[in-house]
Amino acid sequence: MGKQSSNLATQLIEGLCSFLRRCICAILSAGSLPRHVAFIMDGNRRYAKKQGLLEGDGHRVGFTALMNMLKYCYEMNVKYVTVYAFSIENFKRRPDEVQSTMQLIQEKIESLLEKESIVNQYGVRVHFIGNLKLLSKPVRLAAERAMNATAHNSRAMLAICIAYTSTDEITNSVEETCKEKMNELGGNAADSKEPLIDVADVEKHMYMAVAPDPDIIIRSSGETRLSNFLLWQSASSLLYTPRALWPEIRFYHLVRAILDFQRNLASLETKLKQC
Ligand SMILES: CC(C)=CCC/C(C)=C/CC/C(C)=C/COP(=O)(O)OP(=O)(O)O
Repeated sequence: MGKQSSNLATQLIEGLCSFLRRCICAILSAGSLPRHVAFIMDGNRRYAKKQGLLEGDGHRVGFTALMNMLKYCYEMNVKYVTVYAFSIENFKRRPDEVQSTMQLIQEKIESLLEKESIVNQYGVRVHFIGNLKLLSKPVRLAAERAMNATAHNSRAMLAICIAYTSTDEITNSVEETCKEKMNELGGNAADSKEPLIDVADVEKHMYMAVAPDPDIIIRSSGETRLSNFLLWQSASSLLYTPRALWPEIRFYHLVRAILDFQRNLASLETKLKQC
């Protein structure tokens, strides 16, 4: 009886929260909504330390926070979400830490394919973005399975940056562009008077060519650096850096970021009119 009434109370609270979120969404929809929001999920280990948890448990709570945030974004019709899950620099951490984070990531990739996951609820196509050759075989295979299984989804997109840094993405793209041009022009490349490469050529080979540039980048834990994340794509992105550690991130942080984005857009439009 006690358990039944507590389940009912939980359902009522969840229903009320979902209703309030829909009301806030309707209000925010009066202005422009972002198409693409990207997240730097910083502060998981600090959260574990603060709460007296094991280091890896910070990342577990962080994954739950990510699932909630994806739900809020897709409810708001934000079509593209990108997350920085593991940078190439992160491979320099203690080997046992890298291994346990990778194990968790593999487990969570597999959970994304379960019937009741956010990915299936919202028809999300998943892309893994980065130098996937650097991943261990089980993680790479899990990532490939997830990309194949969701390839037909088109309502929303989730880009998971893993074994990623922007400088690696740009270098790889320039290399691919050069190879393409050499194939096209052969021995005549050196004699050409025209520029051989333009911005569109390089952009086409970026791992992130699957999505438009992010409108907003949210970095948790109050850090105001981009840490080699989407450097090419962030020229016009709004950066929002709440003090909350990633596992503490909530719906109101997203609302605040969208309000800042709308204010910023309004002042940009005024400036353009004055030009
Ligand atoms: C499938 C999928 C998307 C899984 C994601 C799981 C997850 C939450 C990974 C975060 C990994 C990471 C290195 C976060 C940065 O916090 P930190 O470890 O650097 O913590 P700190 O900033 O406190 O040092």
